[in-house]
Amino acid sequence: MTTPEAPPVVELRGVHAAYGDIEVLHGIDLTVPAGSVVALLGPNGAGKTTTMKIVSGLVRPTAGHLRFSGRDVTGITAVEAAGLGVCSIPEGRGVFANLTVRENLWVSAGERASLEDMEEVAYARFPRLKERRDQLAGSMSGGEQQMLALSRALGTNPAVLLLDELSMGLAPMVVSEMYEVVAGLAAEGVSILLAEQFARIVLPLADLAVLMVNGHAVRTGSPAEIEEELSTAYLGG
Ligand SMILES: Nc1ncnc2c1ncn2[C@@H]1O[C@H](COP(=O)(O)OP(=O)(O)OP(=O)(O)O)[C@@H](O)[C@H]1O
Repeated sequence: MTTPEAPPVVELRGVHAAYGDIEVLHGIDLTVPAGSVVALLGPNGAGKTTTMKIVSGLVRPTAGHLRFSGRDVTGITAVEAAGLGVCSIPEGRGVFANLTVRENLWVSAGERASLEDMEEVAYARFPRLKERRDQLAGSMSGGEQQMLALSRALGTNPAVLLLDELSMGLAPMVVSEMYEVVAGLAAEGVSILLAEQFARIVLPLADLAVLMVNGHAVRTGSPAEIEEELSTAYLGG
C-alpha cells in the first residue's frame, strides 16, 4: 500500500560508500514510499547490506544524500536513526546472545514501548518465546532467535523496518513463518526495506524491487518486472 501524498519514508540519492579506500556503493538511488515493502535483490557482495547500513546509520555515505520522511539526515548516527524509528534486524540475528528473551525484549523496547507491551505482542505471535522467556537467547535455535529479533518490530511500531537476509541459515518452513509475520506487518502499513538473495521468497511481498549488482542499483521495478529480468538473466532467455 502506498500513500502518494506522504513523502517517502526513506530516500537515498546518489549515495556512495566505502570501506577504507575501497568504494562499494557507487551512486545508489533508492526510494521507500510510505507504507510499502521494497526488496533489495542481488548476488553476494552486491552492496545490499551496506545500503541497509546507510539507512540505519552504521555506515556514513562518502557522497550523496539520505532523507527520512523528506528531511535530510545525511550523516546520521545509528543512535539517532533508532531514535527516528529505524528498526534494523541485521543479517545473522539481531539478538543479544547472553541476555534472556525478556531482557532482549526490554533492551529493544527502549523509549518506544514498555516491556509489558513488548512481551504481550511477542508472546501472542510466538508462544514459543513465552515458554523460553528466561532462557539465554544464544542458546535458542536459529528460528527462535529470529522470532525474538522480529518481535522488536512487532512491539515498537517502527517508522521503517530493515530486514537483512531473514532467511539466512533457517529451514524453509521457518523462513515461511518469518515472512508471514513480515506480510502481516506490511498489511498493517509498516514501511519495510528488506534484502534477500533469494528473490522468490520476497517478491510476492514486495511493492517494489531493486536489483543491485556490484554496488549499483541496476534496475528498479515492480516485482513482476524484476522477476522477468531475473529469469532472463538466469535462464539466458
Ligand atoms: N566491514 C567491511 N570491510 C570491508 N569491506 C566490506 C565490509 N563489509 C562489506 N564489505 C565489502 O563491501 C562489498 C558489499 O558488501 P555487502 O555486504 O554490502 O553486500 P551484500 O549484497 O549484502 O552481500 P551478501 O549477500 O553476501 O550479504 C563487498 O565487496 C564486501 O566484501
